[in-house]
Amino acid sequence: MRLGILTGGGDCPGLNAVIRSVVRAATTHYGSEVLGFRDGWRGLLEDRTTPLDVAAVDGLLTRGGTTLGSARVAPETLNAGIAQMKGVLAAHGVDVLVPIGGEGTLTAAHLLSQAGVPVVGVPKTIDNDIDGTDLTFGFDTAVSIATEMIDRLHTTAESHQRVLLVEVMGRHAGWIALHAGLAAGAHLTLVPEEPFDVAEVAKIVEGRFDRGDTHVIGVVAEGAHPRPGSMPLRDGGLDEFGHRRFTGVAQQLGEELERRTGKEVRTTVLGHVQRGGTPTSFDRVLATRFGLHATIAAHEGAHGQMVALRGTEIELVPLARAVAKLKTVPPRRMAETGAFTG
Ligand SMILES: Nc1ncnc2c1ncn2[C@@H]1O[C@H](COP(=O)(O)OP(=O)(O)OP(=O)(O)O)[C@@H](O)[C@H]1O
Ligand SMILES: O=P(O)(O)OC[C@H]1O[C@](O)(CO)[C@@H](O)[C@@H]1O
Ligand SMILES: [Mg+2]
Repeated sequence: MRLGILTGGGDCPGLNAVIRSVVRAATTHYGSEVLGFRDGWRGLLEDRTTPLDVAAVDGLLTRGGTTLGSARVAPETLNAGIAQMKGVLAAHGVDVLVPIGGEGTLTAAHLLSQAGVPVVGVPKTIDNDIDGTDLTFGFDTAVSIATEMIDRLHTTAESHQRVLLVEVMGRHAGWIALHAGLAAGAHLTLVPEEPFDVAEVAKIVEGRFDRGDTHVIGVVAEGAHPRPGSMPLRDGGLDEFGHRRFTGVAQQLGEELERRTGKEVRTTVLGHVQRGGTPTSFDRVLATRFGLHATIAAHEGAHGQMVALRGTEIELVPLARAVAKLKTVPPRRMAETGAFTG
């Protein structure tokens, strides 16, 4: 059998570990071949490939990013290119395609599957917002990095009696903010799922200083936004791929808080540092198990599915179900932060 593999969307620690796992499992368990497509769907559309054998994936377990590269393609271009991609896959004799990516990549995988291409998806994202799987690899690494950074901000904040706002990634879902906030003892956590009221945030800040506390650490997901009428937030519009451009919610909230409370506020935007470097051991194991089980599914004819972590086991979930909605932070999980807020 010949497998095709590609990585789509933003990079994520653990992508290389999945590639290595698929190649090793396919070649050593099944005597199959693996062909890599470069730069996500773009490489498949443009027929840019790289053969992958065990030697080619040596050392990939610990390396961040993706050696196959990743690029975004406008969904309209991708929709119009389905026949072309089918032609490229047939020309290379690819029996099953294994796309590794977030909800966009998996949506495209579902379209190809509906068009008759045997596909087994692998979910990735530091945001942890893919439905149908308990976790995605990359999330644990991102939370670990964010936690270490927030730990460091506590000491400088208390030295200057400041409010320190930390903006973490999380476009539609606040999982990174929630977990890093709990792990690092944040006094305030703002997520996209629950629009914030700046007056309430200012009250929390003032309450801490009134009680004699030295500082405030607030974790703000990049996709967090104020309740209508609460405070203005600049609109960055959409980029060419239809993604909302962020305008720095933490910075804008910080300026508003300084005005309202008279306290000094500093803002740190963690950005892509959360996505860089080597995956944690947890993510290496999850990525390796995803790659192994995707390879098994591909050889057993379980197509149109995505590998998923359910409890401690790796299971298969229909792609249609996985892409139907995003997995956002439920209110009960945000309510758990209540005891630690303020
Ligand atoms: N609705 C869609 N229809 C067809 N193709 C799509 C669709 N959404 C996304 N894609 C394709 O999948 C690619 C990857 O999607 P996207 O850029 O959203 O990354 P992702 O896989 O969701 O990862 P990330 O977590 O970085 O967002 C897009 O560039 C586009 O080519
Ligand atoms: O800067 P890029 O690569 O376009 O992507 C940024 C986005 O990708 C993610 O890292 C993963 O979805 C988001 O948290 C973030 O908004
Ligand atoms: Mg996406």
